[in-house]
Order: sequence, then C-alpha cells, then structure tokens
Amino acid sequence: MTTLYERIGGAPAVKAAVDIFYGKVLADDRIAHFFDGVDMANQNAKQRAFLIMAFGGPNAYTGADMRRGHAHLVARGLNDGHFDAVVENLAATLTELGVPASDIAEVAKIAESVRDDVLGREPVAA
Ligand code: HEM
Repeated sequence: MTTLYERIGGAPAVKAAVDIFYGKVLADDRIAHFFDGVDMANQNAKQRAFLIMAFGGPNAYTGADMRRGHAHLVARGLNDGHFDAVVENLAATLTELGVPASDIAEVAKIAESVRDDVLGREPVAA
C-alpha cells in the first residue's frame, strides 16, 4: 500500500512544489508579511519540512515543535484566516502539479491536524 507521500511523488515532488508554493505565499498579501525578515537560507529547508509533513511523509516535527516554531507568529496575530490562506496556496500548488483532488483533500486533512498547534491553542472538541 503506497503512502500519500509516495503517491504524490516523494522527494522529487517536494522539490518541485517548494518553489511554486513559496512563490504563491510571498505573493499573497494576506500572509506574506509573516515571512518578512525570515532567514532566506533557512527557508528552503523549512518549506521542504512543511511539505513533507503536509504530504504525510517522514518528518522530524511534533505538535510541540509546531507550537514553538510558530509562537512568535501567534504573538504577531497569526490566526485561522492566515492558516486557511496557507492551505489554499498549498492546494493550488498541488493542483498545478497535477495531483488528484482526492490526494489534495488528504493533504488538507493532515494540515488540519496541526492547526491548533500552529495557532498555539488547545484542540477544540469536535
Ligand atoms: C500546516 C500548517 C503548517 C506547517 C506543517 C508548518 C511547518 C513549519 C515548519 C516545519 C517550520 C520550521 C520550524 C523550525 O524548525 O523552526 C515552520 C516555520 C515557519 N512557519 Fe510554518 N507551518 C504551518 C503553518 C504556517 C502558517 C499558517 C504560517 C503563516 C502564515 C507559517 C509561517 C511560518 C514561518 C514564517 C516560519 C519561519 C519562522 C522563522 O524562521 O522565524 N506557517 N513552519
């Protein structure tokens, strides 16, 4: 049984998606300002880590890391609308790369699983 990460194309797909995704994020006035002053040398590694996690691939991050990694952004007002914008840009990137809608839906679900951690709040009861 192939994993979502493998189906999407594994590491080469991540590589292809990084530039498209990052270009979209930086062109998006809703969220570009969060990346002001972020170390560009680190950005590529960060984007890769982001995408591998979103594709359900092997990653070294936990929910606690996601809280720590975004706490300074929450302090700057990071909210659900910003999170939605990132997921939207990710879905648009994958659509451009020809990923089927069913797989994109699964990626969005994985992103949802870290929403409360990224936004620094306790999980809301379903
Ligand atoms: C599915 C949701 C998300 C995932 C999986 C994710 C993943 C990551 C990862 C792995 C890092 C690197 C952490 C580290 O090692 O330092 C990171 C940092 C970062 N994330 Fe996210 N992220 C998500 C949502 C967001 C959102 C919604 C925004 C803003 C709109 C955002 C903006 C940033 C920025 C600016 C950094 C770099 C911070 C810095 O270097 O100062 N992320 N993210």
